[in-house]
Amino acid sequence: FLQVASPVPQGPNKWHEQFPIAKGQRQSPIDIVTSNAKVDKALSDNPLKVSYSNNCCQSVTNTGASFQVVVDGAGTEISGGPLDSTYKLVQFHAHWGPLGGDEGSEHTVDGVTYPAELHLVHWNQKYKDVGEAVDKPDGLAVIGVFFSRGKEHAGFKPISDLFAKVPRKADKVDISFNYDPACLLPARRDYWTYLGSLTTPPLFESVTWIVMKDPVEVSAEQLAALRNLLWETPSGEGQMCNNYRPPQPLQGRLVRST
Ligand SMILES: COc1ccc(N2C[C@H](O)c3cc(S(N)(=O)=O)sc3S2(=O)=O)cc1
Ligand SMILES: [Zn+2]
Repeated sequence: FLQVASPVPQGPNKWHEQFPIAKGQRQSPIDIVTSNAKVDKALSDNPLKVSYSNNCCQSVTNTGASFQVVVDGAGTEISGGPLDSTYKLVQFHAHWGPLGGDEGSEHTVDGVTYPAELHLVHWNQKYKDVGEAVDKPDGLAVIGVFFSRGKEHAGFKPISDLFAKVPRKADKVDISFNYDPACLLPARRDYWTYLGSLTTPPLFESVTWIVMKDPVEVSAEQLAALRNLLWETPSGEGQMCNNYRPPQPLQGRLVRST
């Protein structure tokens, strides 16, 4: 029988054909115009509380669109800040650009891009599981952390060293060591927050975004390690890169700031 190769995923500018919400009212990412962000004292009065445990990470998988560190929910909770309830970490992944380039982040700050952006995905505990939460307006909270190119990030190294072990889609390796994802957060916990969506299909408008203001430095080698992950390109298997969605219309949304 004719072997039908799995279709190469279509780029962001085609997603609206299958996911009309791509042209919705609260899509992500966005360009954060810092002069339009409104400082909200309530955010600092009730500080964002991040309490992760250091044995929550189970495995790293190549999803065919990014790496994904799967986390079991034990003791990995965030609350406070813009959140009205407790959310639990379910996975973290990233988006990045071409080798050596400065584009790659999904959110931009006054038009400035970073070489990569980490997403820590959490689901609202008022729902019974992430599947129920994933398409609800208050279902998810994602913490975005910008990666800048600089010195090696010791905390990211145990993870970036695993990418070479999961080159192909669905490859998976267990994480046998204790790992606390909080080490990936910048020291200064200031952030911007706004209501948005998943940045990949199905693009559900279910995300309270918390984008940390300060980037964390990772080395050029750690950024290059992201390209040990492979994916399908129109000309066959290639290095995974440019897996980021560009900024979407703000549609009048307010971005708040600590
Ligand atoms: C069946 O519907 C589903 C809905 C969502 C998902 N997920 C995978 C998505 O790729 C995705 C993208 C996220 S991002 N870039 O942080 O905005 S978060 C997230 S997910 O883990 O929720 C899976 C199935
Ligand atoms: Zn993401």
